[in-house]
Amino acid sequence: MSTTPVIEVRQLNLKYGDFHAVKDLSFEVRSGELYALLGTNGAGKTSTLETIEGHRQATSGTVKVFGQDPRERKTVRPRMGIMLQESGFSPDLTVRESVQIIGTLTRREDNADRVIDVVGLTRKAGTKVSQLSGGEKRRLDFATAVYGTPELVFLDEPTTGLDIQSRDDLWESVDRLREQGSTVVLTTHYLEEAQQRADRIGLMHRGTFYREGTVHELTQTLPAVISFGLPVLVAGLPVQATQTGEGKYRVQTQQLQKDLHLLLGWAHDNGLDLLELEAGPTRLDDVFRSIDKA
Ligand SMILES: Nc1ncnc2c1ncn2[C@@H]1O[C@H](COP(=O)(O)OP(=O)(O)OP(=O)(O)O)[C@@H](O)[C@H]1O
Repeated sequence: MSTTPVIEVRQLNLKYGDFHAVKDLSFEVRSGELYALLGTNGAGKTSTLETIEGHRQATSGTVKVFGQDPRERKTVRPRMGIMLQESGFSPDLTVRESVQIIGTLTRREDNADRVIDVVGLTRKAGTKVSQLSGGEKRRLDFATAVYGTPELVFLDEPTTGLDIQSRDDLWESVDRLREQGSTVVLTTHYLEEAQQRADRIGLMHRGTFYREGTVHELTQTLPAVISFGLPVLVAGLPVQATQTGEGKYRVQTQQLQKDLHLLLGWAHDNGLDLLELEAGPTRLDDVFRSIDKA
């Protein structure tokens, strides 16, 4: 694995007139990583990605992709596969014609039918784009990332509008790209997908990072939660809990296993059923929710 980062962003600033959309943002994406750029609405993710993709000029700071300026389109562009939220394929073209155009535009080598097979559109290869369902269009968008197995793949909300089976298929294809060495940059509002798949996460808020790190690094700062209900009013809970409703309790803890063990032992000793018991570590959702309180 190369030690030169695939993406290097240093002190990036982006301004729209007087509005400062991205402020002194610095991060890097290493070869082979799946890096998720997440954030609140208007945080600056799209602006940042557009700069990395070579579509937007930085107001100040530097952005390098494969050690080069991403606006060097001839050398950098063929090495990147970009799955946008809307690829804008012509509605009159068939799936196969659209995929062939990806090859022409990106100047990457591949076989259109192979790509159509990977994205699960073989039965629709001769169908016009205008006649595809929303999910099928999304699969066609994904072809832009798959074609020619690019070294760097951008996936912008890749699973929006896909049913669960299609999501699993897409992630399986992403896994295959990664096995072949592709580096992946992901944006998504499905936080559980980022939680499961990202090696590292940059969580943006108001133009800068609120947090950056592995899922573990992001979530370990917040307590885990145990919630349960009790059928009768009982005194002497073995752990500190807050009441969230009639007979409902919530425990916030930095020692999930220990407190859960105490609680289960106590319930057993007292012959009590803990209703709707849920226990789990902090999730990325909780880190997001903590942003507004920061
Ligand atoms: N062309 C533009 N002119 C003026 N302001 C803009 C322009 N494009 C984006 N902005 C502003 O810059 C900020 C960052 O926008 P950006 O689209 O990068 O955010 P985002 O993180 O992708 O948001 P979302 O999750 O809502 O899509 C927003 O406040 C947005 O209103």
